[in-house]
Amino acid sequence: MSEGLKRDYQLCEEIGRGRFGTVFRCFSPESGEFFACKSIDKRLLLDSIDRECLDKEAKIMQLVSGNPNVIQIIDVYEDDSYLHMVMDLCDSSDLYDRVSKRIFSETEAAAVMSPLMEAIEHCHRHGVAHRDIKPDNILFDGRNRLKLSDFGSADCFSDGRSMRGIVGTPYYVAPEVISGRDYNEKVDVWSAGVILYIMLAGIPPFYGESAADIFEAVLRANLRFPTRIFHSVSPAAKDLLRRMLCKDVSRRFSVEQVLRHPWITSGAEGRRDQ
Ligand SMILES: Nc1ncnc2c1ncn2[C@@H]1O[C@H](COP(=O)(O)OP(=O)(O)OP(=O)(O)O)[C@@H](O)[C@H]1O
Repeated sequence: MSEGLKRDYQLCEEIGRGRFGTVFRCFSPESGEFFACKSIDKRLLLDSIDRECLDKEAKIMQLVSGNPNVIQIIDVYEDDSYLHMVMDLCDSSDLYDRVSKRIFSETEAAAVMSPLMEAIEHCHRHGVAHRDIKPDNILFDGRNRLKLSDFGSADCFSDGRSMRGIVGTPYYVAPEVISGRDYNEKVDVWSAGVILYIMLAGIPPFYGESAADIFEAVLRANLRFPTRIFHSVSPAAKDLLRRMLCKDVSRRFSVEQVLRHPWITSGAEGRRDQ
């Protein structure tokens, strides 16, 4: 364990594992607060690309810090074997667990979408596209406050620079990413639209048995609202979904337009809340 980390924090139990690292709960005697410490074993980094990705993740997290709905990086420590990133502790169930259990009312879905879109707007304002918006990366802290996390696939797009490269997760990835064209930050709006659909319907909008089938369905982008599921969903929610899951990027809403949509500004008040 790095000397600096040992000096500043007490490491507690393991709370998760990823490809390169282990996440521990840790305690800061100075602030009296608990945090999460992601410790990356540098021996597991296979090549310089892995190393660059990791450096980029830490830099981008620092760039987008300062928003209550984006996970904050508090400290970074590095020694020969490990990179440790101390960040906000999110010890409530994540959105993946929550959407796996049940369908959300519109008010509940809006209570997730507002802070999520605020977090994405903050990133876009700082020239950062997350590029892997999905329920597993939407965490909640002990006070149930949403925190957008995992900037491992994020990239910078400022100065009008577009992005390339296939990143993301099949159900959530935008069609222009799959088709291999240059793309912009609106890929995050698409992915957030997929999340909104799943929260309201309990199923993804573009479905397939294999990754290849899912990609084909996403490329077709044939958005449907089956009556059996959507009969009680408001026209405003469907309108927002159409504008977020729009294949034509120039017509797809920006994050600012999503935040101004009546379904978001009204908090989906009075809709399917039985
Ligand atoms: N800030 C946090 N607070 C609480 N738990 C966390 C936090 N960050 C991550 N975790 C937990 O640790 C697990 C591993 O996280 P990590 O970011 O290392 O990997 P991952 O994103 O799940 O996967 P990979 O990076 O390998 O694609 C997560 O699944 C989550 O359960």
